[in-house]
Formats: sequence, C-alpha cells, structure tokens
Amino acid sequence: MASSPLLVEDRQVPLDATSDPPGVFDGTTRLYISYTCPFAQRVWITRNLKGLQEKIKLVPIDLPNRPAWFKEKVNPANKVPALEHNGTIIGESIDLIKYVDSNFDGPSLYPEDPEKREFGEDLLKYVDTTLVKIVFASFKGDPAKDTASVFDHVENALQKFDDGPFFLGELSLVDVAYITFIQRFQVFLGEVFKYDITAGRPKLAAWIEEMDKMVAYTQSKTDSEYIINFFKKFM
Ligand SMILES: N[C@@H](CCC(=O)N[C@@H](CS)C(=O)NCC(=O)O)C(=O)O
Repeated sequence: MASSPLLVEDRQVPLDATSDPPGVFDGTTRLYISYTCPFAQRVWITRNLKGLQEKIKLVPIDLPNRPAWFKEKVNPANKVPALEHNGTIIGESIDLIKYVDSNFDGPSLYPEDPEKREFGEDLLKYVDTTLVKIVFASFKGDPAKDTASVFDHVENALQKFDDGPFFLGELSLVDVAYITFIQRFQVFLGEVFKYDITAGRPKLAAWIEEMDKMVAYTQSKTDSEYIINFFKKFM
C-alpha cells in the first residue's frame, strides 16, 4: 500500500479575475484546481499520495470569479482540473489520475493483476456515469430508496478482493476516484435527509474510516457547511 507523505501544505489564496497568470508553459508542471471541486480533488490526492508536492505545483482558481487568462492561455474547456505538463494541457479527472500515476515517480496506484485492472476500469466508468448521476437525481426524490442500488453496488464491489479494505484490495486510483464524491454524499444525505449511507453497509463504513487515515486525502477535504449549501441548489 502507498504510504501518505506527512507533508501538509498551507492553502494559497485562489487566483481570481484580478490575478496575473503564472508563467504558463515555462516548464513548471502545474495542477490547476478549485479547492471545492471533487473532480480536481481526485488529481490533487493522487499527486499527494505519490509524494509529488514539489514536482507538481498546485494552482487554485476561484471558479466563480475566474481569470479570463485561464480559458485563453490554460484550458480552452475553462474547467478544472487541468494539468500543465511538458508543454501541453491535459484535462478530465479520470484520465488525469491515470496520467499522473503513469508519468510521474512515486508508488504505483494501479495494480498489475489483470483481474483487478479490469474490475478497476469498470468501477472508474461507473462512478461518474452512474453513481454520481443517480445520487444527484435523488436529491429531488427519496435518496434512501433511490440511491440503494448504487450504494449497494459500492458495498458489493468492496467485498470482491479481501487482501485489503480498498476496492482492489490495496489502495488504488479507484479509491481516489470514489472518495471525493462519497464523502460529499455522506455529509449531505446524512445532514439534510438524515440518511446514513453506511447503515447496513459495513464494508463502506470501514473503507471510509480507512480513507480518513490518509493525510494525502484529509488535507484536501471541503468543509461540510460548504458541501451542504452547494448541494442544496440541486434539490
Ligand atoms: N468531467 C470533468 C468535470 C470537471 C468539472 O466539471 N469541473 C468543474 C468544477 S467541479 C468546472 O471546472 N466547472 C467550470 C465550468 O463548468 O464552467 C472531469 O472529470 O474533470
């Protein structure tokens, strides 16, 4: 299992419409994020887990008041996460966590075992195409009922490999891809709907507990109050 580096970084003030751009394409590797974006958080955690705090510079952006140069010079899609590396910009969080894992030093976050890799690919597809969509849609309905199939899917997936508490046994990119949304859904559904997503799901409860031991992840968390207020817009 990859160990979490102990380095906890101070948060910088996000760049906004009044900020000058960094020296884009000057050879520095930069990860553009928003501190509150669950997609960007996946890449941030991957960078931390691999111990790349010195090699990949974090550039937080104030998305609601983002600088014009972000779209013009950095990411034409105008979204975070975006990674500036070797003269190019790469986006899309799932592609990016794989890219960072394969193209930088640090412990590997994807097992070699073909069975685990195949299962991992299915799970990496499922999270954004199914889980996130169904849970968001449930905010307008009855989450305890409407989300049962997806959280049961997660519970069952966590039972497949018994050589560790993580989706593929050992810690991998799959855990990183899921935790940023699962944490938010746990907070929001618990607070607003009084629905505990871990009730009757011991593997899910144990997995969240295990993830909470990793400073590479915990230092990237968004606070509960922000999550609750933001997700209320989707009700
Ligand atoms: N599919 C993308 C989604 C990225 C995304 O939607 N990022 C949001 C912030 S959480 C964003 O940049 N939104 C800005 C906008 O859409 O204008 C990924 O996985 O990276």
